[in-house]
Amino acid sequence: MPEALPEPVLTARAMREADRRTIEELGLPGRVLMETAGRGAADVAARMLGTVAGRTVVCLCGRGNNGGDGFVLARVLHARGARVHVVTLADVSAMSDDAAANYRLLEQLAAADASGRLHLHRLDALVGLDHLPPADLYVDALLGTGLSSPLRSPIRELVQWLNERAAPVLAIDIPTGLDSDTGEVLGAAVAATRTVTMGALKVGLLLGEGPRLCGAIDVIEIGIPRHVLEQVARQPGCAWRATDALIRQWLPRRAHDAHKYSAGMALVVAGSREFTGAPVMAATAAARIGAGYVLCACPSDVRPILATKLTEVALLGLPETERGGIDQEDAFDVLDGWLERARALLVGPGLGRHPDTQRFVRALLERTQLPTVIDADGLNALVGFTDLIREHAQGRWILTPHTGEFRRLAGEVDLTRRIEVVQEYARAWGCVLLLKGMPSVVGWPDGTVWINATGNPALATAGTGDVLAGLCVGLVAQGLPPAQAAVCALHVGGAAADRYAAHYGTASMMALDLLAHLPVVLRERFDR
Ligand SMILES: NC(=O)C1=CN([C@@H]2O[C@H](COP(=O)(O)OP(=O)(O)OC[C@H]3O[C@@H](n4cnc5c(N)ncnc54)[C@H](O)[C@@H]3O)[C@@H](O)[C@H]2O)[C@H](O)CC1
Ligand SMILES: [K+]
Repeated sequence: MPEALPEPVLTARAMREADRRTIEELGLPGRVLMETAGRGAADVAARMLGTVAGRTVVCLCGRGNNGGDGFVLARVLHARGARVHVVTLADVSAMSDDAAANYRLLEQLAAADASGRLHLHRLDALVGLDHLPPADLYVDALLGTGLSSPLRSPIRELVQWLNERAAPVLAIDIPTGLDSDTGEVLGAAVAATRTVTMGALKVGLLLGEGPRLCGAIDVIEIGIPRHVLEQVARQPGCAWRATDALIRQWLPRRAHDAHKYSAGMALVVAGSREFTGAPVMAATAAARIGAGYVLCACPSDVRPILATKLTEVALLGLPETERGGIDQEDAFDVLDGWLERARALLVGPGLGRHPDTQRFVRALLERTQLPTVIDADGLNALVGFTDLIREHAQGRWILTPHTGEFRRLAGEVDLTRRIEVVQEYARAWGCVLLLKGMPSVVGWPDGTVWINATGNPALATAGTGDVLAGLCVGLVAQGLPPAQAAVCALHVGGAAADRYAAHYGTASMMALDLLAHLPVVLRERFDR
């Protein structure tokens, strides 16, 4: 089975380091990188145009290497018959060396070419734009990873002009105005139809405003060796993105001689009088993803209610104190035998925040050696007790907070630096930290961070967190290490939401619809 490779997701600093090492250590000239980048971008532009000959392309170019990529693209599309208008803001003397070299090439071409299909415009003021012909495609080669502050004039006005055009826009490397490390808009930003990015995905394309502004993404391989990308990807702020092929490689396969216990037992501790839906969604998800035996332990007086909702999931009543929480000592008399037989534990969905229940949760987490998923009220029981995580997680725990739960646990954190924050806490707590959001991000104890590749706004509905927690525990119960289980659960759950949205849109989905689409997604996309 060929080794499936995850996609590196880099910061601007890491990308520059990759460029530098390729040029200085490998000896691949920057001019060659630019030529390859520009040619790759021209291929994407050609696919967007359908036919190139006779079509009109307007290319807005900055004075840095992003502009240089644009000059190469212009030359290639002109060679393929397009009518090309190149708009530059700066005199060639102010351009970067490689950009200037490519601009001079265009000047020579324009002087020698009698077709009249190549026009170079030096823009001193915006009035010049009105003389441009309407284009079939606009190319944003103004700024890329060199953007370092809110857009200055006249680039800012150019971006606004570009956003008013009717034709599609192709952004080179990153939409101008988008911060390539955070996905924040710095003053103004291009709203691209498509983005062709060089060498590797950039963090800013996947976070913040990136997904809304970059459109579809093409990654162009431009000659930077894979080992260089893998090494720079270890820098703070960088991450990885899983592919379907990698998830197919990680997902457990059911043995031909499996029986319900060998396929893995998941123990789900969940539910309360107030919340009888959460345990159903979590336990059902664990069974749906392939756990052979799912046992749901809930407060005794909730058991009859769950019994009407759950058929394939076994139920276990937990004794309660007269105050209404779970009775810690009596509960262990009931649970201990099952904790020995289970292969994975999920604590939290719908448990409620009764002080007795929270004490029971902390005692349970200190008591068990099982790989454990801690979600919702399981996390709330740990507020003020993060030392317990440091002491007991040891790589065996998956915490699945949403932003609010994470802030209650970790205190005030700057979540515009999601990657670094998840990296820092996963490492400090020694756990797998799955921070839900759009996109969700997974931190491993060794500092590796994953940005989820799937999912859509349909997931913004009650219960999807319970389903996700159930998918996590169901995968761990089948023997998948917690680190990979969290990445797989997100990827597969998001894929189910994508299939739902493709058929029914993003407004109508409810959490259990995810589970209805899961079998088809497992079969169609993940060969399970
Ligand atoms: N990834 C690769 O391997 C390759 C990428 N290439 C392209 O190179 C750019 C990065 O080029 P660089 O020259 O470093 O920066 P930019 O062209 O993005 O911009 C620099 C330019 O912009 C000015 N500037 C900075 N901030 C602002 C601002 N707030 N407002 C206005 N102007 C600003 C600054 O003064 C500079 O002059 C990368 O994105 C790729 O497209 C290589 O070509 C091939 C290898
Ligand atoms: K750009």
